[in-house]
Amino acid sequence: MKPEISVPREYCHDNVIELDHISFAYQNQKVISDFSFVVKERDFVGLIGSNGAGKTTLMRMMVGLLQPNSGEIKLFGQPIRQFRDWERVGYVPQKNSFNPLFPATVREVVLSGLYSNKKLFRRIGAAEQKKCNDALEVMKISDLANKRIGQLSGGQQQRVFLARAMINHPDLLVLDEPTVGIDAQTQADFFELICHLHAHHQMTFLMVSHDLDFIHGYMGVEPRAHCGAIGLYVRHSHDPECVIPDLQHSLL
Ligand SMILES: Nc1ncnc2c1ncn2[C@@H]1O[C@H](COP(=O)(O)OP(=O)(O)OP(=O)(O)O)[C@@H](O)[C@H]1O
Repeated sequence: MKPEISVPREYCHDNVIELDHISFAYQNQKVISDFSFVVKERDFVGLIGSNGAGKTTLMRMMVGLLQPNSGEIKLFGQPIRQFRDWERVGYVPQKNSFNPLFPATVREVVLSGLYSNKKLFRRIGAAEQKKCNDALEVMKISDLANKRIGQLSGGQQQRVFLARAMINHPDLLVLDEPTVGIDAQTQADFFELICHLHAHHQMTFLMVSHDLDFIHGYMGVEPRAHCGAIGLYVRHSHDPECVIPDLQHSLL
């Protein structure tokens, strides 16, 4: 039997997001100034900051929707401009809502998550339907599958957006204020679900939230870094010392 090897946390997880001296401005308004930060596999990064601090701007850069004016961003070790593996990333933007007349069903909206806008639409077969059913089940909305999305409540719609983001089993889930407008019980259920996914499914999370109780309760009260007025709080899901063999570690 191989001896157990103690691997310090910094070395035993790959980088998921690397921000290297990035800056960003809208016209003349500087929002992000020379910010560097690394998110590792199985980190849960919570971003807290006042309105207008630049949280959404930062998230949009990390999922390739905005380009920094200077500096470099890497996703899963690749420069973001060359990154094509968008199935590995689930993104739930802020303030999703559908017009009540929007004709798509819940199932159609969730299935649309299979195809990022950078990929051509492919035929939906049994395998795709199975993935969709799984995502609906995880978010406990199977019973809503054939309803029109516009006719659901805000909290139900939010679950649909999460199911859509999860359909590809992403390695990284990016959530921008995912519980805004959701009732307390649904919020609690949602936080329980993402904590479970973080703790047991090796997922990496990046989440903007104004829910200080959740962020401080799960990630502690000391931010690991600041980006201007944004505090970044981090919790790693794995044992800090990672005292297990490498192979076993990657299979856990
Ligand atoms: N498309 C845009 N064009 C010009 N300025 C913008 C644009 N989007 C955001 N801003 C400005 O950039 C700053 C940061 O905005 P951002 O949405 O990133 O903040 P935030 O921290 O996410 O705020 P909130 O908590 O209100 O969601 C704000 O001053 C905002 O007015």
